[in-house]
Amino acid sequence: MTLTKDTMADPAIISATSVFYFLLLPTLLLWFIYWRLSRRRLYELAERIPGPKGHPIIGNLLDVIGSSATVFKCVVSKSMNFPNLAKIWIGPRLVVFLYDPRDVEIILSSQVYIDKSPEYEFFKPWLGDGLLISTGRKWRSHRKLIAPTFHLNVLKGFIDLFNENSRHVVAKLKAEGSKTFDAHDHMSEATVEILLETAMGVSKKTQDKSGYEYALAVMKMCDILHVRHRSIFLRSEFLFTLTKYYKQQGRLLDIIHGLTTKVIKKKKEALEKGTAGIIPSAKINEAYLKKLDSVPTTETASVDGLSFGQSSGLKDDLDVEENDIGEKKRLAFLDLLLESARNGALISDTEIKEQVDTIMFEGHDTTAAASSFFLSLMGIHQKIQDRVIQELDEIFGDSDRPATFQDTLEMKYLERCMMETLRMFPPVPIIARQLTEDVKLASGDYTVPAGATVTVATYKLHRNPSIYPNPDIFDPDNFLPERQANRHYYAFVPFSAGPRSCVGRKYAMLKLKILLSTILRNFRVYSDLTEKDFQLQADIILKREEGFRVRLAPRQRTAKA
Ligand code: HEM
Repeated sequence: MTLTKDTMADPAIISATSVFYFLLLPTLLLWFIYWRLSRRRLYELAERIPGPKGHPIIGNLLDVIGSSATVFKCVVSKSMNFPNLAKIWIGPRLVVFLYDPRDVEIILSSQVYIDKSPEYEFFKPWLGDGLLISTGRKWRSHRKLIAPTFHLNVLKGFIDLFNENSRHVVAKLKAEGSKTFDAHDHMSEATVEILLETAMGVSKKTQDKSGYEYALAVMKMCDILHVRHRSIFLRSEFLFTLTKYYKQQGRLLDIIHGLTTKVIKKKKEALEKGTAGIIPSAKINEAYLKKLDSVPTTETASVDGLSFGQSSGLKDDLDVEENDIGEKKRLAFLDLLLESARNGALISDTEIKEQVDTIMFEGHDTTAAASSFFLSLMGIHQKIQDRVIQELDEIFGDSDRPATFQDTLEMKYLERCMMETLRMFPPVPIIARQLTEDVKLASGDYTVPAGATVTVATYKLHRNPSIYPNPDIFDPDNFLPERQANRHYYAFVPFSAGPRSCVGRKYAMLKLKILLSTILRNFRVYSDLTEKDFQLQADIILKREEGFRVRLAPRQRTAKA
């Protein structure tokens, strides 16, 4: 071969390239040494925290690879050797799992450790800067605006809709006859429809079949997010865009955002016509908005006898006295956001969309999982189901009347069963925060360093044998008042707690009581499997990989004595 001018290398280029490569290696080496040194404190503090042994460089990465159910089983079983807390390394990332209530209190009660971990970033194309992931001033001002729309006085206005929708579910369940089916299909469709009618204020008459399609799309989106959480490569935005998941995500977001955009459009039209709002005459005013600013975030009252899903000693900004909310207290979520936008620049159209997407997601998938676990557990524990049924018959007799708010206060045993379900199968099994400063723990001489991700491992916390003596046994008496009184407040946090607690806690508990009591007033539930057969997977929301298979049989109500 003869060398032409083109193919002959220019000596100047050769020398520049060689110099580049000659310098690259030492530069990388120097950068690596600097990087390791700058993280010296992180390594030193992490060293003192117990955890399963990992491999050099990749750490415990191999433990989080595999199907969702396999990973869940592996992580839970490895944590058994560590009674209070455990750390893992996912490549260079330090993740510390907390499940001692004293440590959990330090994180959840803090006004400082409220930043979400980088994993939540993957939600951004879907939820934008909605309440679940936003932080700082934006989160604070939107939380103050939104939390009051889930206060009891608003929720009481939803009771008729909760009843109507629950009856609708019963009619659909009748069509299943005596065959085994996946309860989750019905629960997710119902929870989307209920949210649309209540928090969003879109009447069922104007809804179409998109609710079910939406719920399915959400489930698939969660699968994708979970794959990204577990893959070191798909964490990179660039590499993710090269995969099939990226295209799939685009299609799913079209469905998800399609529904939320339609909801806002319909609601705006209704507002223009003056037909929107739970209380149509209600008008937002400056005084009310000022009042929202002064609503405290801790230590206020709640309804006697009802804990609404948290330890009775815990209080958050949902437990505000009715009188403190002012004249606008009965505006539902979307009404309030749209009214606020009309009356000033408190919230922009984009922000409204982000909050609607957030509430639609958080509000349906969590309660769909909780109700499906509840029905599965009733099917397994027939004697416990007898007691729930007995209580319902004592309240309602053989009447088919809708439930009132007062009735829900009397469903004490049902409530205990719901709490026990949330203990054993918390729909949000992990709450993750990013630390910007070191945190000294209370369970031992440990400090979690700034830069680490700290997670409240609710699933593990709720099965801590030093708190719940038989943690794997479904025992609603764990929520007898005397047993609760003897437990650390932070030993039961299915809805999180503190300033970033779930804004939908009371909504969820009230809705679930009406929905589940209506189902059990009409049917008896059976299951051919037991809890040991559950293949749990934590795709953001805890679910059963094999589906929530149950059978129903119509039941006879007993007249009151
Ligand atoms: C059984 C049902 C539910 C459970 C177990 C649950 C649980 C939780 C948990 C654990 C968090 C904290 C998440 C975190 O910090 O990563 C949370 C936050 C949140 N939840 Fe729920 N949730 C439920 C129902 C609802 C409902 C019905 C709504 C709305 C209608 C809702 C709206 C929200 C919102 C907006 C946040 C973010 C709050 C903030 O960061 O300020 N949730 N939920």
